[in-house]
Amino acid sequence: MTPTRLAASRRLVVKVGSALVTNNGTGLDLAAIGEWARQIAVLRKQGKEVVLVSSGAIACGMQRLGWSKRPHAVHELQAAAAVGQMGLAQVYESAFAKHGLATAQVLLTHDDLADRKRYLNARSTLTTLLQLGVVPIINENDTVVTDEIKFGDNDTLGALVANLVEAEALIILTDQPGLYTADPRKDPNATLIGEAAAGEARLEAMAGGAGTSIGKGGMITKVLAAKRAARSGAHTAIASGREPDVMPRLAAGEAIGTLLVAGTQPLAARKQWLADHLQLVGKLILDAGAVKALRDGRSLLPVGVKSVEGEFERGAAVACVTPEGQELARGLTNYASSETRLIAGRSSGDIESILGYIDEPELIHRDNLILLG
Ligand SMILES: Nc1ncnc2c1ncn2[C@@H]1O[C@H](COP(=O)(O)OP(=O)(O)O)[C@@H](O)[C@H]1O
Ligand SMILES: N[C@@H](CCC(=O)OP(=O)(O)O)C(=O)O
Repeated sequence: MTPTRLAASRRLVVKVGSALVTNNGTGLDLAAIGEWARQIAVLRKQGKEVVLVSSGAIACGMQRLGWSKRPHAVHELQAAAAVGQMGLAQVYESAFAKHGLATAQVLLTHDDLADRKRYLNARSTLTTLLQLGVVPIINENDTVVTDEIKFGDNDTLGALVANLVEAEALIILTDQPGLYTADPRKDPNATLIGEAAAGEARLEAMAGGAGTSIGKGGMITKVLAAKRAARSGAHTAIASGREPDVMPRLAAGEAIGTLLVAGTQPLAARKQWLADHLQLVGKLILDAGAVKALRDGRSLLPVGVKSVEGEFERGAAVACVTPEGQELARGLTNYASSETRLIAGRSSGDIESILGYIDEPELIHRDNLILLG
């Protein structure tokens, strides 16, 4: 075991599954939720940033509607989720308020994260919430998803959120102590995996589906989520949500449950992803000051842009070119080409008066920039 791995994490995504949140289907488990809020407050006091991904809306809605059996019809599940999400939000809000923490409800779909512009919007909202000291509480937006765009489970959503906010750790809390060599509900000889590399093929063979009718994903989606989180450099821990002080202990580097280790660092992984996925749709011609700023590892501000070529939307990939015409960097722009033309050469303090609004003070944030050569 490598105790320092999760201990180095400054930003964590914690996912709690339906089986846990709803106390095996008997309504929301207020005591457990209160306990996680307390643990997250401890992490915040240590200067760590936490995003919570919580399931449980459907199960909570079923209880509020007096349904004892989970419906099969998608529209009924969606209705139950809409009712139950109110309950979840209420309970989390009051649990965190006891520790002086504000919460924010964020409902996402797969589509939101596949679309570059909405991806950037979700990313800036979440990072702003974290900077404000708020705890974002995320669930799938069950009201609008259809089969094709459904995450199918919140483990995948947790991994996508870890990618989105470049978390160093994804903590998946469930009703089992971790990943076993086989489903422990079915195989009494199954043993706990302490640590493995995320993405190892043998893990997928060990993991089965959900053990109860309450959860949806089971262990297989957790193993796949770890593989996905590892792509942006996040390690994944799978552990029991009932283990005392599980979050602060994991975040201090203690070996609890299963640790699935990522091979790369978050920022390096994100830049690799950017390098592999960028299709350039425009060009920004920089002045000498901006060239120097980028070479020093800083963000690109509108003031350093002399001219703009091409038509593009917010979130598009553009080339950053020196006054001599040499491609210096590539990155994702925060403003569309029409807006960039208006703010080029101007100070970031003028963006709001020119455009009528401000997204970010940077035209391209350094995290979204890759220097070439
Ligand atoms: N290899 C395995 N190790 C541990 N649990 C497993 C494994 N394979 C399948 N499971 C089942 O996965 C369940 C957890 O998934 P799920 O019910 O979807 O929970 P959650 O709501 O927390 O996502 C466990 O209760 C267990 O029965
Ligand atoms: N988004 C839905 C379902 C998500 C779900 O079941 O996920 P999980 O129990 O974590 O496998 C809800 O809140 O009920």
